[in-house]
Amino acid sequence: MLRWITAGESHGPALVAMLDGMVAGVEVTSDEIATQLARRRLGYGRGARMSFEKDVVTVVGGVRHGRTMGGPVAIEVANSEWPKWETVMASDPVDEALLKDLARNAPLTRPRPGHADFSGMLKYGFDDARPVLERASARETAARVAAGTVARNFLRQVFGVEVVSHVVSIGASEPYDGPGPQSGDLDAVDASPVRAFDKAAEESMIAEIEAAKKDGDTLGGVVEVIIEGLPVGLGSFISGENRLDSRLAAALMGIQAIKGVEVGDGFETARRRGSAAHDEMRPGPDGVLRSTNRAGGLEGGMTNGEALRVRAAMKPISTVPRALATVDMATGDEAVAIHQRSDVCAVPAAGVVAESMVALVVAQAALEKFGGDSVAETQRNVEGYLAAVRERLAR
Ligand SMILES: Cc1cc2nc3c(=O)[nH]c(=O)nc-3n(C[C@H](O)[C@H](O)[C@H](O)COP(=O)(O)O)c2cc1C
Ligand SMILES: C=C(O[C@@H]1CC(C(=O)O)=C[C@@H](OP(=O)(O)O)[C@H]1O)C(=O)O
Repeated sequence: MLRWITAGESHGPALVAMLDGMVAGVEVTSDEIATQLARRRLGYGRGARMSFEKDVVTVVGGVRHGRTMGGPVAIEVANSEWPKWETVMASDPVDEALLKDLARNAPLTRPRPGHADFSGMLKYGFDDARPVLERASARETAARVAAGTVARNFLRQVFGVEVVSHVVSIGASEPYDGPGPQSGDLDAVDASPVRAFDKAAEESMIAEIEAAKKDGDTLGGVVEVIIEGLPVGLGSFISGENRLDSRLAAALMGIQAIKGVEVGDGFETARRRGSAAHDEMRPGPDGVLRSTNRAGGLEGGMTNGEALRVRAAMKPISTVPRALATVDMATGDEAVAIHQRSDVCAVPAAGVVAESMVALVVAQAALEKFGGDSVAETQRNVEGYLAAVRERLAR
C-alpha cells in the first residue's frame, strides 16, 4: 500500500517526506520537486516569510538517475533560515542562559483563536506554544508537495493524466462557476497571482485581499482540484474506508485550515431534485456518454470515467493582524493573541497542496487496483483492464 509520512518543524533545519510503496520507474528529479515547491510559495496575499525563506531539496533515497527504484522515497526540504533558529530549535539541549537572552525564544503564551496553540498547549502540557505551532504550521505542506510530486508523475506516466487546480473564490468574491481548467491549463492558472482561471474572478479575489489587508484582517476561500482521464473503477463501494470520496475528503481535510470538502457539485447537489442532480447516461460510439458531471467523476466511491472534481474550503488565516482577544496562559488575564507576521491569504498555495494530496490518494487507489512493481508492469495491468472494459462496453 502506498503510504506517506512527514517529519519536521516550521523553523527546524528541514522537513522530511517519506513515500513508501511506490513502484520502480517513476521519473522524478529534484528540479521537478523544487518547481512544485516554488508553486506552493506563490500567491497574492502571502506574508514576508515566503520571499526570504528558501526550500532546498535533496532526494535522500529511493531514486537513482531520475527514476524511482521501488524502495521508500525520502526527500529532504531544508530551510535556508535555519541559521537564525539553530539555538531556539536545536534538537540537543542548549544552555539555559543562552536561551534566556534570545528574543526569538520568548515563551508564546497568548494562544491564537483558530490556531492549534490553545488545545496543543493543554494536550501536550506545554507552557509555551512554540512546540505546538512549530509542527501545526503549514510549512509542513512543503513535505507533502515533495511526496506529491512523485505521485503526480506516476499518474502522468501510467494514465497520461495531469492533476490541476484553481482557486474558485477568496473571501466573499463571487465563486467562479465557469468551466474549470483542463490538463494543459496549469501554466495559465499559475500565471494568475491568485491562481484564478478567469480574469474577472481574479480581479474580485485581489480586491478582496487588498481590502482585508487594509483592515488588518485575513481571508480564506475555496479551491478545486481536477483530474481528467482517470479510468473507471478506482476506489470501491465495498466499505466506507475504501470509498475514494471518503479518502479524498480525509486527505483534503488533513491540510491545515481546510474546513469543508465537496465532491462534484457537493452542497449544491443537496439543494437539487434527483432529476436535476445526477448525470444521465446515453449510448455513445465508444461506450457510455454523459452530458453533465455533477457527481465530480465519483459514484459509489469509485471513479466513473468522468473528470474527478473535488473542492476544499479554507478558513481565514488565524494569525489576524488586528489581534483577536485571548487569554494569557501564563497569567490567566485577558490579552490579545500572538501576532508578528502572517499570510493575509494562502488559498492559492492551498490549491497546490490540495493537488498533491489528491495525487497521493489517487495514486494509492491506482496501485491498489493495478498493483505491480514497476511502472511498466502497472501499465500492462491497466491496459489489460481497459481492454476488458472496452470489450464489455462494445457488447
Ligand atoms: C498554505 C497555508 C499557509 C498558512 N499560513 C498561515 C499563516 O501564515 N498564519 C496562520 O496563522 N495560519 C496559517 N495557515 C493555517 C494554519 O496552519 C492552521 O489554521 C492551523 O494549523 C490550525 O489548524 P486548523 O485551521 O486546521 O484548525 C496556513 C495554512 C495553509 C494551508
Ligand atoms: C512557512 C510557511 O507557512 C507558514 C505557515 C504558518 C502557519 O501557522 O500555518 C504561519 C506562517 O509562518 P510564520 O508564523 O512563521 O510567519 C506561514 O509563513 C510555508 O507555507 O512554507
